[in-house]
Amino acid sequence: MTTAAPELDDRAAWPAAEFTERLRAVTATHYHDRHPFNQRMHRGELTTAELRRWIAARFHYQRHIPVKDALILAGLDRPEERRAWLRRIHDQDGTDGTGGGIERWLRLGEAAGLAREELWDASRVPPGVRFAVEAYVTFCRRRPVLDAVAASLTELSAPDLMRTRITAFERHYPWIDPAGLAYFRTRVTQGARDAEQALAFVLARARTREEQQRAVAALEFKCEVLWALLDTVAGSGP
Ligand SMILES: O=C(O)c1cc(C(=O)O)c2c(n1)C(=O)C(=O)c1cc(C(=O)O)[nH]c1-2
Repeated sequence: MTTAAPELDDRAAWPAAEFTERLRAVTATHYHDRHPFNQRMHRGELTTAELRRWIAARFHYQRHIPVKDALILAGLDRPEERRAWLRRIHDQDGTDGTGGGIERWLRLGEAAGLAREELWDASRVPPGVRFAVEAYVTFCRRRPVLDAVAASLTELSAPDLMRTRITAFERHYPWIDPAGLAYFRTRVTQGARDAEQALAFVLARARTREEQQRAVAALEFKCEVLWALLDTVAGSGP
């Protein structure tokens, strides 16, 4: 008699292919590329004020990425894992103060008419954006490292979005110097590599169904962070 088997099977870990598909399904349906504000951006419908508001808000997100990556780093207990994750902080901060992603974001801001200090002092960042970013950092501080790494898997969809965004900016917002788009160009390859690395980590670490479900929930949460950020940008002024 094997009456208990079906119930046990229900709780068994998903095979890697099914788990991966479930993770990809989250970003396919909930990623911020589908947000109405982002779609307006791609159609060339944003005003100068809206685009500047988005850049300032996204800088606030961006400057906190290395902070949350440092929190993840502290939760990794193998040298090879830390080395791999440390590269993300180097990507954003640079290694000598000149070449990092944060610097490229500041140049994007300048290309769009925003002074560096205006971005650093966060005076243009609406409260809802601060709350969304804080929620992501706090999530990575408090949750197990598996959840925090799974939350970064929104980057599975980021490279495609970067390509579309670069084309949209070049076509619709020519008043922004194309040299200012260097951040997005760099992220096409960096984002793909980061997503691949994070996916391998999550597939290896999430060994039970419960852990896999937590990873999927973490990714849903992250999609909500990005969605809430755009909701706020869209609703914060003319
Ligand atoms: O411009 C974007 O749409 C976008 C989205 C995301 C993302 O999916 O969270 C990231 C980035 N950019 C990005 O540049 C970046 O460095 C980054 C790091 C992470 C992360 O969660 O670890 N997401 C993102």
